[in-house]
Amino acid sequence: MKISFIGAGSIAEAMIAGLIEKNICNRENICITNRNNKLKMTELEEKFGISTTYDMNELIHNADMVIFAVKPKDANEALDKIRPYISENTFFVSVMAGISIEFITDKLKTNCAIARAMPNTSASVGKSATAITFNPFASNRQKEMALSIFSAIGITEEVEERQMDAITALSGSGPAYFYYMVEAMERAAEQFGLEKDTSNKLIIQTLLGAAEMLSVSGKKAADLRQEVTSPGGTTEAGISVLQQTEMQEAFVACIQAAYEQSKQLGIMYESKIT
Ligand SMILES: NC(=O)C1=CN([C@@H]2O[C@H](COP(=O)(O)OP(=O)(O)OC[C@H]3O[C@@H](n4cnc5c(N)ncnc54)[C@H](O)[C@@H]3O)[C@@H](O)[C@H]2O)C=CC1
Ligand SMILES: O=C(O)[C@@H]1CCC=N1
Repeated sequence: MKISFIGAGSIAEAMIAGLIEKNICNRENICITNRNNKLKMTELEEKFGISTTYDMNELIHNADMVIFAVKPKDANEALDKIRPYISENTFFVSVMAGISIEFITDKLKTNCAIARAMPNTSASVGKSATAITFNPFASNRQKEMALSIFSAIGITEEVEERQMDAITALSGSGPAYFYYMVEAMERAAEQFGLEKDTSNKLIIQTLLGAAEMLSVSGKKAADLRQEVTSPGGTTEAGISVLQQTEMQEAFVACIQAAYEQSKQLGIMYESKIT
């Protein structure tokens, strides 16, 4: 299987790391391009043993799947650049936030198979939470291929496209919310004068353990929280501060803002259609 990437940034690199770790295809059958950063191309060749090219025909022509991972602001220009090389046989997988299949179809001017997916950077360690949706031209074989590739680097849920902005806000951006929370825990540990290595290990294991409990216990988050919270104890004292500061409301507002921004990216960058 040959997989090509257009865009060589955070998400492409995370996916490539995961795909290589899971031996999904030979390294040299993964090919990538970026706008013009040759240094980055060399770095990726050396790091992963993958192929790089600025020849769009070479990149797209023989690929079983073309993963499009440029920023929404660059979508218009990059789609214009690749249009001449896209045929009805191309399987095009966009991971861009906010950009619709309809826009991509209009830009590519061909009835090729298109998937819109939203992975996250945990793909790098095989733990992405990916949502995916397909246009009607995607064959069963292409759908199975995409599902197997994304499932190799995490879990995959097939969804309707209208859910994508919400999912982008929830699980596309999601890892960053947890990293932000960990930054706060690191600050607290530092203020206590705890040794950094030790506190980091404890924080990470606490996060992993909580995630595992949510995944396997079958219990709701609220019930698991209750089990940690002894009446008159430490957790209760801590959580009451989060409640006073309306932390849950802030978190909901955070995800709402990300959702609005995903919609906005579509409005902003799809309007420049040529
Ligand atoms: N970073 C993340 O956690 C996630 C990002 N995404 C989506 O993936 C896309 C890429 O995001 P990042 O990897 O974070 O961005 P990035 O800024 O790290 O990488 C973007 C890449 O696109 C390339 N590029 C830009 N214009 C190009 C052109 N005309 N031709 C060829 N390559 C071009 C750049 O050279 C760069 O390699 C975005 O649309 C984003 O919404 C989706 C899921 C998660
Ligand atoms: O922040 C962003 O726009 C991208 C989409 C999901 C995660 N990162």
